[in-house]
Amino acid sequence: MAEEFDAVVIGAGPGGETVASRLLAGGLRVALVERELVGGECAYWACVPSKTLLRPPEARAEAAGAAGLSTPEQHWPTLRDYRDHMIRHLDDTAQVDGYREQGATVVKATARITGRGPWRVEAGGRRLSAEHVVIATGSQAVRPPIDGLDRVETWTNREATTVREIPRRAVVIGGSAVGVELGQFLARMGSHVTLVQRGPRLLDREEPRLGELVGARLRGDGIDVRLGRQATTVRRDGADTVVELDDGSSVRTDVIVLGTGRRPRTAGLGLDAVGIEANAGGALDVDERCRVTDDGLWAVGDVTGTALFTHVAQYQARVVADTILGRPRRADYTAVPRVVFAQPEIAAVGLTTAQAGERNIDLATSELDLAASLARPWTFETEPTGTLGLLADRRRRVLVGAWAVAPLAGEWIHQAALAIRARVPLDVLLDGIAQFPTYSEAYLKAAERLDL
Ligand SMILES: Cc1cc2nc3c(=O)[nH]c(=O)nc-3n(C[C@H](O)[C@H](O)[C@H](O)COP(=O)(O)OP(=O)(O)OC[C@H]3O[C@@H](n4cnc5c(N)ncnc54)[C@H](O)[C@@H]3O)c2cc1C
Ligand SMILES: NC(=O)c1ccc[n+]([C@@H]2O[C@H](COP(=O)([O-])OP(=O)(O)OC[C@H]3O[C@@H](n4cnc5c(N)ncnc54)[C@H](O)[C@@H]3O)[C@@H](O)[C@H]2O)c1
Repeated sequence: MAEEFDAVVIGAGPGGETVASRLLAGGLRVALVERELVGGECAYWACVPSKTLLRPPEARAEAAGAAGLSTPEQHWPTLRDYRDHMIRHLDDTAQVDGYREQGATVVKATARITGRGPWRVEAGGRRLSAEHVVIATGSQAVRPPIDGLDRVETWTNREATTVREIPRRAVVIGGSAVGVELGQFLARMGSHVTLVQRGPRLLDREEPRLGELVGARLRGDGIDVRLGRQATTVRRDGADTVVELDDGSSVRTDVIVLGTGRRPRTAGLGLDAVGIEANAGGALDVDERCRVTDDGLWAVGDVTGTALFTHVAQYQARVVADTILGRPRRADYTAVPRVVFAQPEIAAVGLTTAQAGERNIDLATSELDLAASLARPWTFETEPTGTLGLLADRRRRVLVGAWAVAPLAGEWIHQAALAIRARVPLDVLLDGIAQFPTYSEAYLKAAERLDL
């Protein structure tokens, strides 16, 4: 006999947890199936440990840049202990108990869909049946096809974020969010870092100018940034790993860190048995309500291949839960913030120039050097830097994009996010009053430079 539920949620990362909590609060009978740890990639091997590890080196550099302060000492074992505390020592007992107390049936096993009408799922020898199944299985690190990679010490985000000893040398492959954050962390902890990015610029989905500014900052941290390069072969030479690049050069290292993208986890889910196929990228295509099918199969988070962020997984989960609970919603991905937690923070929202071009938007852009225009950068640090870029639609007279590389940009980019999402008229922004002296003042100054 199958155990009956209103909903079975497969995967307990930020997407699955948010759906499950909301459905439980709505009075539904929920089974939550998780094969590793309740909290998912984000809580144990991604967002939480990486941001925990990045903060002390950031604070240290901030102190060094504030007048009259010396550089604080860095104590790796203490930071490592705090990281271990933040990732709950890879123990989710309290989370499992918490869901059970809320009335969920938590199954710690791999789930496989075995039938539909009603949906049937098998996990850990249990048979579950439900009107709704929500797939929230996330994504895993891509291993690029580099000859010899399997024979040397290679870290994905998992080994890098649970690092116990800082390697003396690291080659980071991939120059987007993972490569930039982990590369800067390792460099600031004393590793000699070489970052290999195959494209001509860092953070290649963002504005090219942003990539230039980030490259300069990483080089300032002593990182050897190799753009337009790929690793062709990797081999052992005594205690060293040697990474051969496609320009004929080679780099000796202790470890290779991969930041080469992620692939949705759909393999082994039993989708073919119920007539569902993942798309070419391995993701589940969903409609605007995050439905995979219209008979109760839903998907949220990285497995959908939509912007791979925790906040997007949680947003889709809210859309799904509300829709299941009888308050139908449609997902709107306008103005999702994209923050890389390097120092200074790298933040973007809305369209890039290339995306605006594809939409035939009559674009006005401006760029503001914050130190040349504002007081706050000078009260914040003795050698201030920072840049804000704005993109506006001349015809509609609204912002369509913004990006910044500056202290705290991950916080104040949200003003642009709200302005873009709410289509706040530029004339309202031009009449705005920001607190003096703040980084937020940059918006008025940059808006005044738009050639509207
Ligand atoms: C290094 C790094 C840093 C990041 N930092 C940030 C950040 O600062 N901010 C941000 O917004 N995003 C960040 N991200 C992205 C973020 O981690 C993901 O977008 C987020 O975890 C997606 O949530 P999810 O619920 O879709 O999947 P996941 O967190 O991957 O959770 C999916 C869960 O499903 C389980 N599962 C998979 N298959 C099965 C199965 N068959 N049966 C049962 N369980 C299964 C897995 O064990 C896992 O626990 C980062 C990513 C990386 C790699
Ligand atoms: N702060 C955050 O919110 C945060 C932090 C980390 C990761 N993430 C999310 O995790 C996801 C994965 O991040 P990511 O940086 O691993 O992937 P990504 O797909 O964003 O970027 C991968 C990069 O690696 C490069 N690359 C791929 N193969 C290569 C090769 N063989 N040699 C050299 N370069 C190569 C690509 O050109 C690309 O720039 C992203 O979608 C991101 O949204 C978010």
